[in-house]
Amino acid sequence: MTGVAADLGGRPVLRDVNLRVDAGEFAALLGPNGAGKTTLMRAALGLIPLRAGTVTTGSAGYVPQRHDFTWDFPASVEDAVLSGLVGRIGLFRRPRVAHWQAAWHALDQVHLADLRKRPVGELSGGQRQRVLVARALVLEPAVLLLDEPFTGLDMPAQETLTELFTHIARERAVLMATHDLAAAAYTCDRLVLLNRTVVAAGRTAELRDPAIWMRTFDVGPGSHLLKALALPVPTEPVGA
Ligand SMILES: Nc1ncnc2c1ncn2[C@@H]1O[C@H](COP(=O)(O)OP(=O)(O)OP(=O)(O)O)[C@@H](O)[C@H]1O
Repeated sequence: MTGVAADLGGRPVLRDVNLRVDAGEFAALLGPNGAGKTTLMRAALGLIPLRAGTVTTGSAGYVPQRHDFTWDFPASVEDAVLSGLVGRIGLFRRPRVAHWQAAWHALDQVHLADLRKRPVGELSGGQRQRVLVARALVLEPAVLLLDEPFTGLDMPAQETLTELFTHIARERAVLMATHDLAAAAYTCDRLVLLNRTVVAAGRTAELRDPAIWMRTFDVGPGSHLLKALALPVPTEPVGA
C-alpha cells in the first residue's frame, strides 16, 4: 500500500502508510492498542474506504481475531472452512466437488484433515485458530493477514501456529498483527512498527535503536518493553 490514509467515524486513523510485503516473507505488524493495525488490514482487504493512497494486494485472505467469529453454531470443521468460499459459491448454492476439495486441501495444510467432521464447538483454541487459517487459505490468497492470532493460546499452541505461518510464508506473503513483540522479533523476517503511520520497518537487527520503539509505543526509557527486547538502554534524553 502506498500513501494510505483512512478515517473511521470521521476521525483520522491511518496517515501516509507505505507498506509492502512480498511473497516468501513473514512480516509482523507491531504497535500499541489503537495504533491502527486492524484498520490497516481492513484497508488492505478493501473493507474500508481510503481517504488517500492506493492498495495493491492481488488476493488477500484474512484471519480475524478469534472473538470476532461465532463458534457456538453446530457446523463441522469442513463447513467452517467452506464458509470461506461463500463469495465464490453463492450464499444459498450447494458447494460443488471442487469446493469441497479446496476445503480439504486447506485443512491438510493446517494439519486438521482428521478432524474435518468434528463440530467446531468441540475444538481447542489452537485448533480453532487453525480452522480460521484454513478458511482464509481456501481462496489460495497471495497475502495472508493474521490479526493477533496468538491471543489466549498456550505456548505449545503458539509454537505450532508459528511453525505453520513460517511454512505458509514460503509461498505467500504473511502479515501478522501481534502484541507478542519478543516472539515476533525472534520469528519474523521483518518487523513493521505502526502508530497511525509506519514509524520504522526492517529486520529485527536493524531496529535496535530504542528511540524507534519508544516513539511507536509512546513509552519512556525505563519501559519493560525495551528490556524484554534486550535493547540498549538509552543514556541521553531521546528526541531532544
Ligand atoms: N468503527 C470505528 N469508528 C470510529 N473509530 C474507530 C472504529 N474502529 C476503530 N476505531 C478507532 O481507530 C483506532 C485504531 O483502531 P484499530 O482497531 O485499527 O487499532 P489496533 O492497532 O488494531 O488496536 P488493538 O491493538 O487494540 O487491536 C482506535 O483509536 C479506535 O478507537
